[in-house]
Amino acid sequence: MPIATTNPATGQVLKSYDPMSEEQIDAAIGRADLAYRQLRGTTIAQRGRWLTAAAELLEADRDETARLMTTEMGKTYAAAKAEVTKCAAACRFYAAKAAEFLADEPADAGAVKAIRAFVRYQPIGPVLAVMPWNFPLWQVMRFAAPALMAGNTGLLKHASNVPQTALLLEDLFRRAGFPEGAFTTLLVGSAEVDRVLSDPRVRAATLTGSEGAGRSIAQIAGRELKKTVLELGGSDPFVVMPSADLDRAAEVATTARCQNNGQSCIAAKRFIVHADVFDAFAERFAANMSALRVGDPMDPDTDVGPLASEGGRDEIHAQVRDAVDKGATVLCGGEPHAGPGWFYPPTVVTDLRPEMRMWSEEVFGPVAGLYRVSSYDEAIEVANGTAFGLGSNAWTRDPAEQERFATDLDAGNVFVNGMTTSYPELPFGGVRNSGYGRELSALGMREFCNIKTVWVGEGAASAGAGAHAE
Ligand SMILES: O=CCCC(=O)O
Repeated sequence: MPIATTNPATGQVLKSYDPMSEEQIDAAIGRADLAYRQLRGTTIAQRGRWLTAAAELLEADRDETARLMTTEMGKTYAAAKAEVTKCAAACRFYAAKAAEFLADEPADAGAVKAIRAFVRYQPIGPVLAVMPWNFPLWQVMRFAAPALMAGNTGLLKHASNVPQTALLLEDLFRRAGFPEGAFTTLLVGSAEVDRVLSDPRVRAATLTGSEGAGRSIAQIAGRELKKTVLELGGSDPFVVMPSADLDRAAEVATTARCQNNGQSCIAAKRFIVHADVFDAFAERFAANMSALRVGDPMDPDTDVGPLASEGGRDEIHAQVRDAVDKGATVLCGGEPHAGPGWFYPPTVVTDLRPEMRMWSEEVFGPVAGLYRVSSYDEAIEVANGTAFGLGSNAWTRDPAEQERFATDLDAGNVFVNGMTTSYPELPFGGVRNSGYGRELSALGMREFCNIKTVWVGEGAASAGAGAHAE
C-alpha cells in the first residue's frame, strides 16, 4: 500500500511520500533510544508540563487538525473535532495523574521478612506503536500520553493512508517541548515492522488493528521476547431485553453503529433483540438508520461520510451480498452509492444464519445485523458466539439482569444502558481474538513499565543470608 493521502470523499490522491530508507529507520531508532535515556532522567512534573503544552497546542490547532483527518480518512468534520478535543483531555488526564499512577506502592514488609518492600514503576525504553487509520489521532494519543509520562519514547508506524496525521503527531510532541526523538513517526510499510521490532533498542510494541496484524506482531514479539499490547477487532453485541427503554435503545444503537462512518472497533455491530420487543425495536432502528444523511464529511449536516477506502467499501458490500444470497433480509440500505467517493448507506440486515459471513466476521462500516432471540440465555449465547470479545452493550431496566450481563458477557467492556466508549479514566481492551493487555487508566500506563519489586533487609548482621534465601 503506498504511503499517501487519498481523499475518500473524492478518490483523489492528494499527497504521497517515499518510505524511509534502512539508514533513516536505524537513525530514528537511535534517536528514540537516546531520548529514552534523557527522558527517564526528567521529573514527572517536567514531562507533565510538556504534555500539558501538547494539550494546549491540540486545542489551539483543533480545526486545522480535524480538517486534515477528515481529508485523510473521511470521518465527519464534527467527529474529527471531537477526537482532537478528546486527545487534549487525555493529555491533561495523564499529566495530572502520572505521579499517582507511578508512585511507589508499599507492600507488607513483615510478611516478606523485610524492613521495607515496595513496587516501583519504571520506564522500559522505546516502544513501537503500530496504529490504524480509523481514529488517527486518538488511537496514537492513548498510547503516547501515558508512555511519554512514564518516561518511555514512542516510534509510530501509522496506517499508510494517514501519513500527514502521523507527521503532525511527531511535530506536536516536538513543539510541546519533548526532547528530539521522544516521539518519532516512521514512514514505512508493514514489511518494516519486523526489522524495527527486532532491533534490540526497541523494547515493546502496542498494536491496534486487525486480528491478522495482531498475530503477526505477536509472532515477532514472541521470537524477540518483547512485551505487546494488542487491541484487535470486535463484533460487539448490543442486546435489547423486554424491559429496555426502546426509543433510547434504538437511538443509541444508531449512533453506536454509525459513529465514525461505522468504522470503530467498539461500534455495536450485532443487535440481539428479545422476541417480545423485536418488531418494535426493528422498526425504530431501521427508521433511524434510514434517516441518517450520507454525504460530504465536511458538511455540518452530514451524519455519515465515506468509508476510508474503496477496498473497505467493497468488503462490507460483499458481506451484505453474501448474507442476502444465503437468505437474509435487508430492512434498509444495502447498495453502495454511485459516483465518486466510497459511500455506503446505513444498512440493517436481519434473518441472519451461522453460515453467513456477517454472523461471525467483523463488519467495518455502517451495516447492522439484527438477531431475534427468545430468552436471556439465548441472547448470551448469540452475544458470545463469535471469536471476538472487545466491547458489549446490554439494554435492560431489570437490576438482576444488569448484574447477570456484567458477568456473562465475554468481553473486555460491558456497557449497560449506554454506548461503549473509551475514557482515559477506564481500562480499555479485549479478550479472546480481540487481543490482550489494557490501554488507558493506570493499567494502560503500567503495561509499558518495569514493575519492579524492591525488598530491603536490615543488612547482613541482623537479616542474614538465611532470611533472604527463604
Ligand atoms: O476503534 C476502536 C477505538 C474506539 C475508541 O477508542 O473510541
